[in-house]
Amino acid sequence: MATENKNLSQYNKAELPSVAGKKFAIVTSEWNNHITFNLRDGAKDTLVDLGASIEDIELYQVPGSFELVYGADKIAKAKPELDGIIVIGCVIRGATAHFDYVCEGVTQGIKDLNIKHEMPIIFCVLTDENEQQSIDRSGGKHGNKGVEAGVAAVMMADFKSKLG
Ligand SMILES: Nc1c(NC[C@H](O)[C@H](O)[C@H](O)CO)[nH]c(=O)[nH]c1=O
Ligand SMILES: CC(=O)[C@@H](O)COP(=O)(O)O
Repeated sequence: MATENKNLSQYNKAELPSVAGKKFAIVTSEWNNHITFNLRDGAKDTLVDLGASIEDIELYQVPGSFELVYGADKIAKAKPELDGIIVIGCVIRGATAHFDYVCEGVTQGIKDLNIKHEMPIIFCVLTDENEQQSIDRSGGKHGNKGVEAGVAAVMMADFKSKLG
């Protein structure tokens, strides 16, 4: 279902597992940080709302979305006890093909890390045609994809705990 047809910030707390005692990291790109910091806060607040302690949520920053792959890989290696990592970025199309290569690189890179590591790595990277689309999806009229990422992290941490 397209985002325009669904608000991304609505979840039913009673239908989701608690993540009390579970540990997460959020790594956020500083490019477009007027967008990415809203996404980060949405994800963090959702994890806390669903039972995580703020002390169990580690925050990291990298320059751009392309560096999310390196950052998440380093965190996963250094912190194998984590129950999940959320990567947050906002890529907005410019005048050249660079958008396509950044989006492809970070998408494939994060996919590869999910195969490489034991913990789920949640993809919260906006790939938008213009800034308004990003604004609409980071606390605007279409909700906050950071909240969606927080819910996904909770569900995947529960999935992981059931399989060991
Ligand atoms: N144009 C955007 C970028 N570009 C920077 C790259 O992500 C990367 O930091 C650079 O190529 C150096 O390796 N990054 C974003 O996150 N969003 C953009 O719109
Ligand atoms: C996604 C990008 O790297 C892009 O914003 C850069 O802009 P441009 O393609 O005009 O150089």
